[in-house]
Amino acid sequence: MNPTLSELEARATDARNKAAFGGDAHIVCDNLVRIYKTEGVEVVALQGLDLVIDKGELVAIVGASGSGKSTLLNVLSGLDVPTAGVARVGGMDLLSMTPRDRLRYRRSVVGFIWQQTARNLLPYLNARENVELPMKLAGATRKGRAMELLELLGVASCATRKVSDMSGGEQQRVAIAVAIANSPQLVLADEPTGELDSETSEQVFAALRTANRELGVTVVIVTHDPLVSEQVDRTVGIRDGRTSSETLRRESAEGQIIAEEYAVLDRVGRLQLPRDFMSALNMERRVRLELESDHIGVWPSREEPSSD
Ligand SMILES: Nc1ncnc2c1ncn2[C@@H]1O[C@H](COP(=O)(O)OP(=O)(O)OP(=O)(O)O)[C@@H](O)[C@H]1O
Repeated sequence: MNPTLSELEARATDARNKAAFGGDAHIVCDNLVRIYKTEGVEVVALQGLDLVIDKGELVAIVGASGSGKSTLLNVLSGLDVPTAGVARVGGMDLLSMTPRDRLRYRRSVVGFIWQQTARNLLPYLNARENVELPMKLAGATRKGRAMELLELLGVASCATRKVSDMSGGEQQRVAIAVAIANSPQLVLADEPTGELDSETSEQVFAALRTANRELGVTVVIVTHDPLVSEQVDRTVGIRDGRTSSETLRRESAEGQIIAEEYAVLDRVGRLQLPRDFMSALNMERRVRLELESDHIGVWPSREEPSSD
């Protein structure tokens, strides 16, 4: 049977996406720019950010205050539209979406967890009712699903408790259940442990890991939590609106967790040297490079003393 026009269009889009930067990865940001204009002043929050996240990954985004983390999350959640570049989630183009598609995207493709525990849950409902609510709104209630999710995340005992009768960590774990209730492809969490102590934070990270592993959902967490790189597979560092470093977590043969930090190399060969490395060796403006058989050496430039 001959393919229909829409099948041919879908194949062409698929081929274009595969050939483009990031291929058919779940999340692709290519040269992403977001400029805010307030009272005639321009702030460049994202300055050509590149990021590729595969389906089913669990990734944390870290960076100093003002580096562009929340801006990136707002773009990925469909709340904000970037100024230029490419932002794709599951093949959907976040720059050219119609308002109707954007609404559908926010309702059914992404789930969101905010830092403020109070913002995630309705106080007059109990935990089970909170998890059931998004399913009811989507017209897709499945009996027993809310309890299954609360059990999966270790908060079944909170099912009949109101928000005020749960601890902050329990509230955030219930919020994860709410975010995944309608089986989104992607869960975004903005500082989900910002208001929690380190022990409770670990429980919330464990719940996010469980959701990621058991349901295969891609999870992106923005955080200031210094311990995060031990909790997730990949930590992406953002500096001045660009991705600058990545920390990969792996388990050694002896079962030890090892986190290794890498600098990010972009397509044209640019990389950001860590600020403390540059100041330790007084590197500024230019450096000398030398190609060795298995590495590239970077030295401070040798300024010749001036003759006068
Ligand atoms: N609505 C806005 N209007 C103008 N400038 C903004 C707006 N939102 C963010 N910015 C600016 O964009 C830059 C990046 O902000 P963003 O909130 O993304 O950083 P962040 O890394 O999330 O910071 P924090 O960790 O403090 O939340 C900052 O300079 C910020 O002042």
